[in-house]
Amino acid sequence: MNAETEKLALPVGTTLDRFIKKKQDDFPFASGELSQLLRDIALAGKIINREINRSGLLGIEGAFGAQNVQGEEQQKLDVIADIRFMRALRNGGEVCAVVSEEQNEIIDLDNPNGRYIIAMDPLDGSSNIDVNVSIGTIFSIYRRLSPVGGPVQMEDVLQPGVAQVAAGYLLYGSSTMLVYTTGRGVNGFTYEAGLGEFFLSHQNIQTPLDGKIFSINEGAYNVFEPAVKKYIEDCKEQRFSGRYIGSLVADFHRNLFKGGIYIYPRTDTAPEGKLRLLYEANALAYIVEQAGGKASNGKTRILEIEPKELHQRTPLFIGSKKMVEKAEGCF
Ligand SMILES: O=P(O)(O)OC[C@H]1O[C@](O)(COP(=O)(O)O)[C@@H](O)[C@@H]1O
Ligand SMILES: [Mg+2]
Ligand SMILES: [Mg+2]
Repeated sequence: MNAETEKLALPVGTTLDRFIKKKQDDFPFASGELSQLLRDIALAGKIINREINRSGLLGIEGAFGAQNVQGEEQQKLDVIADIRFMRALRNGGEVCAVVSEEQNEIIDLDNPNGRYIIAMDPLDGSSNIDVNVSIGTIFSIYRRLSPVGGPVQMEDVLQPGVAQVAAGYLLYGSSTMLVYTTGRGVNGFTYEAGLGEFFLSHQNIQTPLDGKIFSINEGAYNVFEPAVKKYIEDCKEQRFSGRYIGSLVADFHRNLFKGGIYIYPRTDTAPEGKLRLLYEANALAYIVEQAGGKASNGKTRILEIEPKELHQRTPLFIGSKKMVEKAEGCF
């Protein structure tokens, strides 16, 4: 077959499955469990993507009528996404326990041979669900510390971010993407609904060292710490662009590619910030560092913060290295 003919059928690219397999082969001692777990997450992502796309037709928009442990009104899709992930992880068999934004306590999945722990934000950007704005899912993966087969311990889930074996997010936006790292770079996959497959679309993602975008909800400006006000004024001095979607995953994703900083500082009503260390900050901090960026609470590296509680919050400064360092310099 000659090149001309070949061009008729452009290669569709590397599927997530093939990519995972190839990466696994790089590690002769790899057992394949993490690979299977990544596939389970991708499957749950496909199902949730389909429900998000049809939410207006299925009557699954709006509030669920209950509050989660954070006192936030749960949206129906928060609960649906939580159920879908729990099911996929339980059936997959690799995960023994889950910490979820939508569950007060650790969820034991009854997989005694499961070697992994997941911390997840099943649906991120809940305030944007009903208005067709990009939303996401965030996940962190750890190896359990206590013996396999035994009961899951608090020490298994309260591990610092540096102990993550993998982390990632799904972005349900103009296209649906899965972006993840296993500690050897960051890769992005775009979902091709017609084929029901994720394809490698963004290889070895690197974030610009510096940027001109700042993402912060200035509605609470008056109660920000002086250091944060100083940094925002500096961004405005330099005529940087203010961009804020209100979905952490979407704001993070834009800044990851274009260069920028996302800040959710502490405020009077949120003295420790709003975002959660275990299932929002840790995963994105791992990804941004793998892509050459930085993440801290203004002073301490996010990945080195020792978790004390399941739903612990933290201020978050994340994005291009030089911008985060500049913001830290304001403290
Ligand atoms: O409305 P605010 O205070 O700016 O908060 C928006 C932030 O809160 C979040 O919605 C919190 O996440 P959840 O939607 O998962 O609860 C982030 O996605 C977003 O960046
Ligand atoms: Mg969230
Ligand atoms: Mg959420």
